[in-house]
Amino acid sequence: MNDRNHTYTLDELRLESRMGAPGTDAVHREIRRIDLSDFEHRRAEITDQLWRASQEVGFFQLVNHDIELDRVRAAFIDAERFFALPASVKAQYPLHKGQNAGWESLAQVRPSTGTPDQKESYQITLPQMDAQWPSEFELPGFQAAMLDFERQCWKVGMQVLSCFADRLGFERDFFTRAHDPAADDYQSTLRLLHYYAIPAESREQLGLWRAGAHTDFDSLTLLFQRDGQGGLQVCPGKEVEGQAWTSVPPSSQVITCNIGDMLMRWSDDQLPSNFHRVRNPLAHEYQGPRYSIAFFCQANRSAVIQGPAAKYPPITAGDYLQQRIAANFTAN
Ligand SMILES: O=C(O)CCC(=O)C(=O)O
Ligand SMILES: [Fe+2]
Repeated sequence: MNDRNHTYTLDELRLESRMGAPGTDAVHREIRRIDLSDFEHRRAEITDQLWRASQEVGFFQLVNHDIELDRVRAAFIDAERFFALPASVKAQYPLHKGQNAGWESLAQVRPSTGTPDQKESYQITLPQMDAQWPSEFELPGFQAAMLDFERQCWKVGMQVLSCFADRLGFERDFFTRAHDPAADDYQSTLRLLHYYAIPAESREQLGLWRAGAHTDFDSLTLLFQRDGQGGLQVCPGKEVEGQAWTSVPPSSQVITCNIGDMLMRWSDDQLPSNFHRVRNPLAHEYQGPRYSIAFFCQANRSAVIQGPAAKYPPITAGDYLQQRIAANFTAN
C-alpha cells in the first residue's frame, strides 16, 4: 500500500465518522425511476438518464428490469427461511474477517455510529462458498435458488455498468470484464439482510441503527426492499454537510441502485458515492423485522481501478476493498 492510497482511505473514514448524527429527517427529494424496458433499442436514452440521476442524486430506481417480481418474492422467502434456522446451524457458516461469505449477527460496526448494526446478514461470494452453504438437508433448494438469483442480479448490474462504461469512454464491456464471475478472484456479493424486530424496551433508543450511515465500497449496489418495510434513507453527496436525509419508499417492484466508492474512484469522482443508512422505526411505525437483499457489483480483486483522467493512482480492487472491510467489522 503506498502512502497516497493510505491517505485517501483515511479521508473517507474521517468523513464517515462524522455522519452518525440523526441529522434532518424526511427531506423530500425525487428518487428518479429509470425504465429499462427495450434496453438495447433505448440504450442511449437510458444511459443519459442513468448518468444524470447518478451525477445529480447518486441514487435511482430501476423499473421494468429483467428480474420477475415472483423471482424477487421467492428470494425474500428463501432469505426468511435461512434466517429462521437455529443460530447453531447458521454459526457453522461464519463470515470470516476479510471475507465476503457467510453469516454474521450484530458484528458490523460502522465508523459513523460505533454501535453494531441491529441485524444479521448472510453473504454469498461465489469463489468463497466452499464451506459456506447450508446443506440440502438444512435448507433444501436454497443454494440453487440463490445461485440463480445472484446471476440475474449480476446481469442487471452489468447492463447498468455498460452504460457508465460508454459514458466514461471505456469499452462497453469494460466493467463486465472487471466483474467476471468465471474468475477465481470474483468478489461481487449477494447479501441477504435481516434487521431484527425492535423489542418494546428499545423502541426509539437513541444511538441504535439498523444500519449506520455509510457509503458502499463497491462499484454499484442493487437493493431490493419489501413492500411495507421502509427505513432506508439517503443523503446526496452535495448535501453531506447539512446531513439532510430522504426516505426511499420501499417497493418490491423496483431495484434501488447507488453508486459505490469504487465507481466514484473509477469515474475520477464524476459519479458520487452517497451516504445512506437504515434507521430504526419511529414509535408509530411498524416495529417488526425488516428484510432486504443487496447485490454488490464489486470488481474482481485483480481489476485495476483508474479513471479516464487518472485523477488517482491505480489501485487493485482487492487492495481497495481490504482496507475498507478492515475498518468495518469487529474481529471474528
Ligand atoms: O438494507 C438496506 O436497505 C440497505 C443495506 C445497505 O445499505 C448495505 O448493506 O450496504
Ligand atoms: Fe449500503
